[in-house]
Amino acid sequence: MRNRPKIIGITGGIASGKSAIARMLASLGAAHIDADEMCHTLLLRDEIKKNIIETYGNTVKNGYGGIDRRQLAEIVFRDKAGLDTLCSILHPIIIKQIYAKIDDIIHRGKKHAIVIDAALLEESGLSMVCDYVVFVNTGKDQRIKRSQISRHWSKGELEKRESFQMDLQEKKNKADYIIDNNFSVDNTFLQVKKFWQLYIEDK
Ligand SMILES: CC(C)(COP(=O)(O)OP(=O)(O)OC[C@H]1O[C@@H](n2cnc3c(N)ncnc32)[C@H](O)[C@@H]1O)[C@@H](O)C(=O)NCCC(=O)NCCS
Ligand SMILES: Nc1ncnc2c1ncn2[C@@H]1O[C@H](COP(=O)(O)OP(=O)(O)OP(=O)(O)O)[C@@H](O)[C@H]1O
Repeated sequence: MRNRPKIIGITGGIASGKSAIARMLASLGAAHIDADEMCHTLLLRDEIKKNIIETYGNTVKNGYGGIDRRQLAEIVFRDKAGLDTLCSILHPIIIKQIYAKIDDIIHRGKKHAIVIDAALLEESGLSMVCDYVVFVNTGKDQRIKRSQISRHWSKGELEKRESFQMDLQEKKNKADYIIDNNFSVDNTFLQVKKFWQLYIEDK
């Protein structure tokens, strides 16, 4: 194995296709770190569940004693203070886990690249460890349409959550590379392959 793996961070608007593109990079050989999935796993831990139920009340409990994410989202995306409290519970653990995963992948020495799929890549400072930050450019109407199909979200849900994230133009300005995901999955995959050839395979 050559040098340490290149770290690729994916940014973009909600439902822009960050996870889809991270999976494409994984299919080309990258190790995939999925922060949303890690957060969901964390919500299953007993001490985290207890903390969240004590903080937000029994309404965030589902019928099996776990966390009802839809209900929790309903509460925390009402105002910044409520969301900040949840982030203060989850983010320090997630960030630590992400760094541990990166170290582990590097030490195993088998991967040419690591892709970090984290909605809050810039906000959390994770972009600082990335060799390349890729911005996924997808129009708002397209994103709303896709989130309605896959998540049954209302137009308002996407806009509400996005209002708690860094401005999209600012994210775009900070990126090293832009992939346009307004068109077909095949079209996007060609762009992902081009990025891979330019920045990972040929390096
Ligand atoms: C509030 C929760 C329970 C809602 O769960 P749900 O299944 O509805 O959404 P999911 O986790 O799949 O997130 C979907 C999208 O919402 C947006 N979102 C989630 N958390 C945040 C946040 N803290 N700030 C802004 N946007 C967010 C992101 O774009 C994310 O990709 C969940 O999002 C959560 O625990 N959020 C806090 C942890 C976090 O910041 N996660 C994001 C990256 S680690
Ligand atoms: N080029 C495309 N054509 C059609 N549908 C797409 C395309 N790219 C992604 N999608 C679909 O759009 C939805 C959102 O994509 P994805 O989950 O990858 O976005 P995301 O940016 O990771 O979302 P989030 O910000 O919520 O984490 C998914 O259902 C996905 O299958």
